[in-house]
Amino acid sequence: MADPKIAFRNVSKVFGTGADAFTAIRDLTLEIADGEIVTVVGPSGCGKSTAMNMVAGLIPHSSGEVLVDGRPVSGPGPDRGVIFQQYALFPWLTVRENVEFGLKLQGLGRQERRKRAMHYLGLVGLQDFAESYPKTLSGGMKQRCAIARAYAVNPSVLLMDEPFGALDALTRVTLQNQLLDTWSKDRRTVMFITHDVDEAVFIASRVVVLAARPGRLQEIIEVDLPYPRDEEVRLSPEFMEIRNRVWRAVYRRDAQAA
Ligand SMILES: Nc1ncnc2c1ncn2[C@@H]1O[C@H](COP(=O)(O)OP(=O)(O)OP(=O)(O)O)[C@@H](O)[C@H]1O
Repeated sequence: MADPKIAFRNVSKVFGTGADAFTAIRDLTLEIADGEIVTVVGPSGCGKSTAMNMVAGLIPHSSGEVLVDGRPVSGPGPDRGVIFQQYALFPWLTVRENVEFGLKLQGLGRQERRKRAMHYLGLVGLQDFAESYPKTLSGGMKQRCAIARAYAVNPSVLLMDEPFGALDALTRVTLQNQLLDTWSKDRRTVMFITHDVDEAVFIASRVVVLAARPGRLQEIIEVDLPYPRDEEVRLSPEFMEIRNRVWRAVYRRDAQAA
């Protein structure tokens, strides 16, 4: 792969020291291309969040290299937008003000902030709720607000840690479609963690399967289904075949270890 956007080179992560040392990730090597959507699946505790947090610059790695655009990650930065399962909106700010928050930090003027915030709220279908407070929104709407906020600062990488995990199945599917729709327009690089194998296959060009104890690369499964993908894709035999491969890679190994 020429000049990957994100690269893990022989990365290990050990939490604690001495007798308490715990290897969460061992020798992970993985490249994600510019403009690619990659999903990461694996049993609980295999190090999915740890891997993503290292790219986000939220936790340091212990050895190896974590690179974004060929440069070592040394901390968080506006080039990487992070979206977690819990929406983490500021309750005292309106939807629009939440989206404007990061833009204010970037030093954008009032009018430009408002324009940009409304654009991204429109993209996620929340323009009519711009002046509402988070507590009046449903879970799906809050998550759409969090997505708009991450998009608004225009990061070239989106890091999503089970972003739709707390939502009902229908809202989940709607947001998956919305994510692909937006991605088809701007082709941002996306690293997306999920426990849901169908979700992993539906949105990704490659599914990265991690194994646990210690966390390590198990398999990378190509999703050879053309974009744009619609609901019909989920019912196709090709989708089922790939889904079953991912499922086996994740759960057969886990069953063997039990
Ligand atoms: N700050 C920490 N200190 C010690 N151990 C940690 C810390 N953070 C994570 N771990 C351990 O590292 C391992 C990987 O955790 P991580 O949260 O990355 O897994 P995960 O695959 O995202 O799990 P899940 O699917 O349950 O969210 C786990 O065994 C966890 O207990």
